[in-house]
Amino acid sequence: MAGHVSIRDVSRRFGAFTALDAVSLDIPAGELVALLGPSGSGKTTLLRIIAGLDFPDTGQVLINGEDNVARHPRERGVGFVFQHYALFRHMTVAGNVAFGLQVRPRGLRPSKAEIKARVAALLDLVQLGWLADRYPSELSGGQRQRVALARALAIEPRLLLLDEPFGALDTKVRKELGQWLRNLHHDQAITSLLVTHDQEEALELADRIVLMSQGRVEQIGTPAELYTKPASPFVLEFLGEANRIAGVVGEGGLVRVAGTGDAVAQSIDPGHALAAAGQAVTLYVRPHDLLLEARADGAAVVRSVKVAGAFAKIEVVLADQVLTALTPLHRLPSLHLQEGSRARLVVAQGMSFPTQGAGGSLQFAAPRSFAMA
Ligand SMILES: Nc1ncnc2c1ncn2[C@@H]1O[C@H](COP(=O)(O)OP(=O)(O)OP(=O)(O)O)[C@@H](O)[C@H]1O
Repeated sequence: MAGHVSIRDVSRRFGAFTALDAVSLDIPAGELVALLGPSGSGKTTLLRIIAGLDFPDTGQVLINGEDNVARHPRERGVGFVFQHYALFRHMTVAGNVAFGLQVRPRGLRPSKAEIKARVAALLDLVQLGWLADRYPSELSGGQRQRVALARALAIEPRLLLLDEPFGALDTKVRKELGQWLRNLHHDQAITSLLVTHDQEEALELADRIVLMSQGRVEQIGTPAELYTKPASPFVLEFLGEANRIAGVVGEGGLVRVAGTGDAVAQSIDPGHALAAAGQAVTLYVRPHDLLLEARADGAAVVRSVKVAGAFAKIEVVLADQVLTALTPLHRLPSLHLQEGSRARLVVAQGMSFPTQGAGGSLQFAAPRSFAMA
């Protein structure tokens, strides 16, 4: 049975440093949830507390409604896969997978035949049956992590905790294993919590993302919710690149680029001006929402054009601000842009986070172009 996890007001201090600050969150049974955040934001500390490898100063860890803080890790029904949680080197692949079952107290331990059958089934699941008799040193990094996963699943955990399980692997293998974990999770009645600092991995794999910063939860939501309705500039900038364009609100709620007076955007919702006229605002615009047109009288100057895979990255300077635009590579020739070209910018969409008035983010009408100076 998959576990429903509820973290209530969990705090953890190391000396004077607060690693977790009254964290509360719910992980519905059967979901794959990514704990995402920059280095040092408290992800591993939270995972260790859920696992029972560390203890909160205050707060509760409920699994299926029962407080687990006083429980031994082995009694929690939790499986772990850590980046550096090495396999037992002196045991074969099959021996490693069988380990969690063999160390069970006699009354709870399956028979030898049952253990053998379960190990074979798990190795089939991770598609490594043909390597059962090898030792860890004879496996690739990706194969080792799949063995670690089979080992974690052997005890039939209700909760699977994964701490950067693919962090040490190259990008291609990492992506393959990520998709494979996603499918595996789908087929098993299990709740999974995946720690990662890779936003792409979280967006691709998770049902829900918990974004942490400095020991606190910044936002919880589906990948789409976090991407399209970020609660703060921190969330927006963590989930992909964004240009910041300094603007000043003019008459009728129209925002003008600071230093040029060129109109950029206005609020989609006419009832909610971004801020009072004359106030400074920061517009956040994703590189693919910043469109460029070569124009001799354009207010922006192209600083560099770089090809990165299927996209071209174009840096422009506008009123002392360096902005990045991203365009599909096949469109680059038709843009007629090179270093030194003048360009006009069109903002397809962007966001701002007003500090006054109605909270939350406001989307801007699209498209609003920069008028020529
Ligand atoms: N045992 C400890 N003693 C003192 N400080 C600690 C201890 N464990 C963690 N910390 C501190 O708590 C903070 C959170 O650490 P944690 O490992 O949870 O971060 P993280 O989000 O998992 O980071 P990373 O992505 O780098 O693994 C860090 O500043 C870390 O230095």
